[in-house]
Amino acid sequence: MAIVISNVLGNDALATLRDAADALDYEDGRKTAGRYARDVKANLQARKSPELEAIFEKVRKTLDGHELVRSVARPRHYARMLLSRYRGGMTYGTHVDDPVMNGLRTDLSFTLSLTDPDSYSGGELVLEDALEDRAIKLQAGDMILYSTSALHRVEPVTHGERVAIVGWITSWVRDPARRETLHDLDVAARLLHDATGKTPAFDRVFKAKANLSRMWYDD
Ligand SMILES: O=C(O)CCC(=O)C(=O)O
Ligand SMILES: [Fe+2]
Repeated sequence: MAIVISNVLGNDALATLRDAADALDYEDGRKTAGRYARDVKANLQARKSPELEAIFEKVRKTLDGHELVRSVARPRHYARMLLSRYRGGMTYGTHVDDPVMNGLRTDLSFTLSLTDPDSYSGGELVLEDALEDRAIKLQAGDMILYSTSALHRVEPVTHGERVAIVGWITSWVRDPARRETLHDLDVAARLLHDATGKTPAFDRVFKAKANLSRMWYDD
């Protein structure tokens, strides 16, 4: 399941992160690419620094505090984050992300856009599957969460600049179907509670969700 979540960053947070991103040093993105992805990766990413860590810490806090992100992804660890820039024809051709990063399994990938889509041309994130390619161009502050199992690419940026924070999440629930079931039950429980309050029906749905979580969460 892929989902776009709007306004993960509000205007103030966005402006602060954008300024912080502009002040950083950048290096060749191939440094963190896997063996085969290296051949198709042509972008820049922020060099490690305490300032970059502070940005990532802010993002982690924001994601951990976001109810929909928590419900869809059930983050256990953030295996890696990168701050990437594309300009002047930069691109990231079709690839699959590494299944393990820093010793942690990667279940979900995300892109959190720091730039307005009108300010650059190209740069769509394209999710490829057997039936169709889906091209996504996010609003600044929006985020897409998608399965790390998917082939994907970033189209060349032909004008302007695309800046994004990309990251990989280890979920408490590794199986996407189980994750989706728990998310559906979160939504169902909330709708039921909003409609009729804490009824016996709500208690049963909430109990089922809690017990499935106990069964399915990794040890
Ligand atoms: O920038 C994006 O939207 C995705 C980048 C990507 O695929 C990667 O860094 O592995
Ligand atoms: Fe990727």
